[in-house]
Amino acid sequence: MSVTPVLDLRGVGKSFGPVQVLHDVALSAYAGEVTALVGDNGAGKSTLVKCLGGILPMDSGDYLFEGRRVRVNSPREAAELGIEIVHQDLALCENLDIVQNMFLGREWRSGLVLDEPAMEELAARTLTGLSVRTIKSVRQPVSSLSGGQRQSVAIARAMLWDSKVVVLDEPTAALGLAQTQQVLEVVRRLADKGRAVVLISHNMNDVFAVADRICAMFLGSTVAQVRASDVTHAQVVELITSGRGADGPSGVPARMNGVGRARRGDEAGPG
Ligand SMILES: Nc1ncnc2c1ncn2[C@@H]1O[C@H](COP(=O)(O)OP(=O)(O)OP(=O)(O)O)[C@@H](O)[C@H]1O
Repeated sequence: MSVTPVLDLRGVGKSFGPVQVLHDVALSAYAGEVTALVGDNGAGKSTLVKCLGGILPMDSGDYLFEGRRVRVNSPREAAELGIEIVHQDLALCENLDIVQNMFLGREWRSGLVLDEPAMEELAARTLTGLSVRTIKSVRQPVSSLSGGQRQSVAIARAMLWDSKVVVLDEPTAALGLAQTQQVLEVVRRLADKGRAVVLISHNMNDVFAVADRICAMFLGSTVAQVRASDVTHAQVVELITSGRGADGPSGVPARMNGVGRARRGDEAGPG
């Protein structure tokens, strides 16, 4: 059975002046799955995410959303499609509480006043739904939260508003072991709740702990899109560092080639 990816980028190119940073990049993300976007420093992950989030225009390539060709020219247009990006800085306001942060700029009103009880209830329900257990009150200021709790709040905020694709930029980069574990559970729950999650990560343990698929980039190109269960840790490291797999005639393992360089909608979907 072939399932249409929620997000499907094909043949993406992007230059900054004379420097071509992305060439022929492909990225597909499916509902209910975590797709890890991996690549060494400077491979082009952030640039790709800026293109998919409407922050930077793509020079070339196709942007398909739920099978339809779309143009995403601004972050607002990306948000309207249901694409939420959780940047590394999280963009949370320290002095505001969790509810205020989650509804910032999109507050619910009841007549002339804010509908605090309804917002509070949904904020708490969203966090509980993501199995965020360590936060005692949604009225806590963000300044009182740990790094992992902040990350969880930012992810929960991205889950509100009918998001369909949630992109997480290195969500565990600044966290210790226990908090990393908690955030990875939240990431998994996000996908289990039907979102297509794109997880940017340098950490192979994280990638193999939660990812269903892996999209590997090397020097601005996609070198493989594979199921995580089809590759080993070592193969992914090899792809990231040399752009080639550990075996196979072209350097890319046969199974990677089959799924990997496919860009024209001929890839089998999940299931
Ligand atoms: N505005 C820009 N102007 C010129 N070059 C840029 C610009 N932004 C990024 N680049 C270059 O594009 C390449 C890809 O950068 P990018 O930040 O997308 O990589 P990355 O995979 O996200 O790296 P990292 O993991 O270190 O964040 C790098 O060589 C970078 O120097």
